[in-house]
Amino acid sequence: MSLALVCMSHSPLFSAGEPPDEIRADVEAAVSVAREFVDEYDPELVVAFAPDHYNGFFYELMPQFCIGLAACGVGDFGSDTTPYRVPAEAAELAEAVITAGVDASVSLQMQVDHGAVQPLELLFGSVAAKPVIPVFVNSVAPPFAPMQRVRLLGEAAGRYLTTLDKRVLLIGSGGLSHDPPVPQLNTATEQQRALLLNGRNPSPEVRAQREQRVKAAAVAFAAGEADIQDLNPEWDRAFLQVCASGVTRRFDDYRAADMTEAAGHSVHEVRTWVAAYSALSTAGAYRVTSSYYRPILELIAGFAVTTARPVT
Ligand SMILES: O=C(O)/C=C/c1cccc(O)c1O
Ligand SMILES: [Fe+2]
Repeated sequence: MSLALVCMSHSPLFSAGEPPDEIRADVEAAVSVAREFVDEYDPELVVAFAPDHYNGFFYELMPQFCIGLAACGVGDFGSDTTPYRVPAEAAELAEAVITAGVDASVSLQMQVDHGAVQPLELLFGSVAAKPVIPVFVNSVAPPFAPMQRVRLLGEAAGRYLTTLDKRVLLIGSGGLSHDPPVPQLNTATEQQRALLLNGRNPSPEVRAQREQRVKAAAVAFAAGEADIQDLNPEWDRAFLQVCASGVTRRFDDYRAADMTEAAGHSVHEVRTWVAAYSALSTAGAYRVTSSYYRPILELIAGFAVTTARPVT
């Protein structure tokens, strides 16, 4: 068995927006480093921890964690809609995680959005290039599980994955500090409330309206005119240091309300990183082998890409 990790921010504005050439090139170079790491590792199985932005999971019934036994993209922001190739190990992973005391849901019809799909597209070209087990981690819909539970999810997954005779790549998708205009239940309009409760399969017009709102927010944010929370590079750098420290119990100290206040409503996407790094830690001490960070207003993201592997 072996484990390796790529954790990276995502932003639909990278694929569907128009960031300046210099920013696009800089992010592409960072992604290339991760892609080379992955190519060299040549994973046989990918376990991808990802959030959702009210495209596949809704307040009608919102789990904290869900393991996909089958999955397909909804195609928001033009993301890949090819069905995932979910391997048989997904059911075993669910069994192992739940038996370990982590109450994950399972889905035989998981719908995923850009947050799950973008890293797979960037690293492999397609979501179907590798067998992928998708693991949803609630990152936008309060209330949130304590961070300790996210760590335990990752550790339970990691303990199972280390029993496999396979090269397994762990992916965490999202973060770091950011506050894109994803509607919040307590401030939602009637129309937004309907979306948050069950906005499955929106009309093309509703989808386009939603995407346009995000694109307009990015333009305004870059011009210093958006009504969203600032990025917080200091918070982001401290979080990256915790990841690199290898002491995953330090994740437990993060409190949801403090995170939101310091680093925006969508900072909770770092929960996917916490799960992935905690899974990696079950293979022993690890080392971060590359780390990119840049606060990027045009992408509405404290944008980071890290790779890590066990110390041999
Ligand atoms: O509106 C959405 O669905 C989310 C947009 C977004 C924008 C910037 C960074 C992110 O992580 C996002 O998910
Ligand atoms: Fe996101």
